[in-house]
Amino acid sequence: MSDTLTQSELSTAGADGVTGVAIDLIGVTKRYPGQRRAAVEPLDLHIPPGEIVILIGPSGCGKTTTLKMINRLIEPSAGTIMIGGQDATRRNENQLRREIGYVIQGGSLFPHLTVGQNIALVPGLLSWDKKRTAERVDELLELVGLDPARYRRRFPRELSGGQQQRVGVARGLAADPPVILMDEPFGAVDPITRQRLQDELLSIQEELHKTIVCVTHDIDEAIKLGDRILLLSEGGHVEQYDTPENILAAPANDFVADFVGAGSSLKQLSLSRVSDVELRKPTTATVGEPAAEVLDRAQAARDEAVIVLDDRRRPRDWIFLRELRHQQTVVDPGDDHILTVDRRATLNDALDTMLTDNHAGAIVTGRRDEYLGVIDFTAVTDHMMATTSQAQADRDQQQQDQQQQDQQQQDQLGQDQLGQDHEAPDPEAAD
Ligand SMILES: Nc1ncnc2c1ncn2[C@@H]1O[C@H](COP(=O)(O)OP(=O)(O)OP(=O)(O)O)[C@@H](O)[C@H]1O
Repeated sequence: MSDTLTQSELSTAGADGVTGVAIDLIGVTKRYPGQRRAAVEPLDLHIPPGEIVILIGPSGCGKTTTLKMINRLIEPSAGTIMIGGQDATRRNENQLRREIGYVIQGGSLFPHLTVGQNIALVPGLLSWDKKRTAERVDELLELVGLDPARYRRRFPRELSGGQQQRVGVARGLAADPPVILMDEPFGAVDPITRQRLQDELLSIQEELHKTIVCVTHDIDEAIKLGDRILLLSEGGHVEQYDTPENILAAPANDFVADFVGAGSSLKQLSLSRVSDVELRKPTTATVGEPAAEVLDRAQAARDEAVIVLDDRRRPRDWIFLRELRHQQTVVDPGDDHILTVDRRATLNDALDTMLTDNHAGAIVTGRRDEYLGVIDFTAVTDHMMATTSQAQADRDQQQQDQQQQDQQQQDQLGQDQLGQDHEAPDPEAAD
């Protein structure tokens, strides 16, 4: 078997667009020197290709140890780790790490290298030529929402925390690895930036379908990002490994229920996306339009405010009519104060934004920040009520099906019993 994953394993998407590969942990254990108890007791885990699996659990339960054993930053004490069908524990570890993206909190960029040089690190180690590397750097900067011309020559200190984190993600993706490991990737940024970075990761994943293993402390982040969540307790003990839906609806034990915590119906808000909800379409205006015409349109529609878009239909302002009356033409406020939510954001994120906005709603954007509409409280409550009654109807149906099945089994048992009685030899006759 060759020591590197083949080019097709590395970069060619399967028929379903999946570029990730499966990861299997088989009896993987870690005992640090001098520790009485293993940090990770024998752990068996199957991570399907193209999924995001989130590792979560209380402090010290072995999340980071488990993550770092996958790229062998920490050597397992026992067990096997299969990545894309190859035994990672037998691979050359430097080679292995070049094929696994690694993203950690704050991006951990090299301060003396430019953004472009930071992203180009692994392609450099893989001896990519200059042209290919430069193209890849620009492509990745675009992908993580940073204008290459503006950012590729900057140094990390010239970027905000969120921008540094974006570059960290770009660096993790640089050599198109099938597997990406993330350790608290969005832990060091403010809540709004964090939400944006999560949305960007989901949008990148929609395109690339990598296998992503991510450690977090934040249950809402786990519910939002995870296809599956691995909830660990001390010693890397698996309490539940399941979809976010099942973890919320059917916690395996009291530990899981306590960890998920109260308010699990509120957490259900993290399972629904803005795109699941019908958006309101208030009056819009384009920068430069005569204000009087816009006022007429808004009044006819009984709107109290209008959304101002630029020539690429990106939202610039959400202005009340009383303010618009002082303008001749619709103006661009010229700053980036406007809060928006991406259509992939969760309803939880949208509520957060709505509560900080004085329009009792949030502007929703799609690809390339293009305006899509407005989400408001009524839409969120309607959606939640519909989801709850659908879930209740599903549960009732399941119960009915189960009862029917039980009844059929009972009938069958009865018939079998009758049949046996009928065929049983007559002890008298034998005499
Ligand atoms: N290098 C080390 N030497 C000895 N013990 C260690 C070492 N690294 C971690 N441990 C111990 O192993 C256990 C698991 O640590 P690990 O960092 O994997 O947990 P974690 O779940 O990621 O914690 P946190 O959420 O606090 O980051 C802890 O008891 C920790 O003290």
